[in-house]
Amino acid sequence: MSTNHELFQRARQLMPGGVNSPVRAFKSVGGEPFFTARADGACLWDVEGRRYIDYVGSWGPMIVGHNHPAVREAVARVIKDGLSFGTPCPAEVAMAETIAKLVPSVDMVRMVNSGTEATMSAIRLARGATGRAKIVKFEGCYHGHGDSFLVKAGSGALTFGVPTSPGVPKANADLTLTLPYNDLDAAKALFAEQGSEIAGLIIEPVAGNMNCIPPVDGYLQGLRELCTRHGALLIFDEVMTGFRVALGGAQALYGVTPDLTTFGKIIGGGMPVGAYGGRRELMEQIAPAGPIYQAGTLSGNPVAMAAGLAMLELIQAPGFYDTLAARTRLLCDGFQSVADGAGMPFSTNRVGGMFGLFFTAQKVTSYAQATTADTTLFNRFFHGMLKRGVYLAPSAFEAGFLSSAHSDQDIADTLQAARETLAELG
Ligand SMILES: Cc1ncc(COP(=O)(O)O)c(C=O)c1O
Ligand SMILES: NCC(=O)CCC(=O)O
Repeated sequence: MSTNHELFQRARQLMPGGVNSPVRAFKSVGGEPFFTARADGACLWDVEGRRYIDYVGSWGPMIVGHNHPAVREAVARVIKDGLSFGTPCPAEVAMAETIAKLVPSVDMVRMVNSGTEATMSAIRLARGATGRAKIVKFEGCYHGHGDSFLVKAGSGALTFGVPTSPGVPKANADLTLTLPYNDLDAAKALFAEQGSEIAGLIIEPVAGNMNCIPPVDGYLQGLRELCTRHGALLIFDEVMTGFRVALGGAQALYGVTPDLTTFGKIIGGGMPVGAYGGRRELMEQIAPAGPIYQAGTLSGNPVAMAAGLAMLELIQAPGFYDTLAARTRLLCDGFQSVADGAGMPFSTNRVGGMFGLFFTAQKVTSYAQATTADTTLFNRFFHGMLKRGVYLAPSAFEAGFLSSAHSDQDIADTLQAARETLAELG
């Protein structure tokens, strides 16, 4: 049987950095990634048989835990009938109905295959609908790897220190205006200057790609008002927050209605999926109803729809989000008290089933603060936890995720690992 090390050696010869997505490599924390053989509930098992309590959850989708029987069985049922049709299929209709029911700002939806596709398509729609070219994004926010978004981007781009990627034409990058997150005055100033040229403003309504930073009171409402006043579309990128922070996403939690919303992760139940949706008169400008082109060979794939629908069914159970939020609180409060006990400067953020851990005593509300937290300490903490069977995202700039499969015992074990790790670091 192959070991993690052997597999990584082979992988590095054949895949850039040995991975198919940069955030999986342990490049910033050091060391080598493990190779997962199977996943179940709150845990991953690597090829060497080691078990990890997992707080990455496939980077967000696994909100009901890995390998949930209802999701697995839904997939098993539909694959008997074929894997892809290239014609409309009934599950696509059920998916669109479910998203529109759960997210009231969405009258119509278009399924795609990733969050990246969803955000790229949403800004094309914003540009097509307004006849304007500029878009606004926030420093440290990540919206997938479309050219327009790899400007002061979060996630791996921030982790590896290349927030603005080579390969993005300057002409394109010049159309992406960036703002500091949670600073409404900066947004007002930008719109006062260039508002009439701005097609849309895209934001993670809870930032999850520069660690986890919730919006300050009134911030999203303020952005809504600015966009309305200047005729720009407000786009909530809920690829991460959708069905994660509340059943209706961040827009339900904070009571702010965007013009367009992008989805991914949870709506695919672990299969490759994305979606964008919004008001009818906007969505009807998408081909073939309207002239703005966007397409996909595998879009609305029946297997992905089945997995996603099964997961969307599970999360509608009464009390699902209350329980998830309570568990997340238990975990974060636990981390805080362990850190306080060790005399370690530390703070946490959390919203629903997502959280952030910071090696700083400050309450983190900005990108600037997030990037001043102690990453060296985080890297040592990460490895201490990994050694004790707890898998956190291998970066100080990623949100963590809980699932309904994380038990009180998993949380207690995690906190014990943290206690031992901090004792070792201190
Ligand atoms: C907020 C946000 N938007 C977009 C994306 C891109 O999604 P994908 O990786 O499916 O392309 C991600 C994560 O990757 C994300 O967290
Ligand atoms: N928060 C970061 C992501 O969700 C990205 C996952 C990936 O790029 O593999």
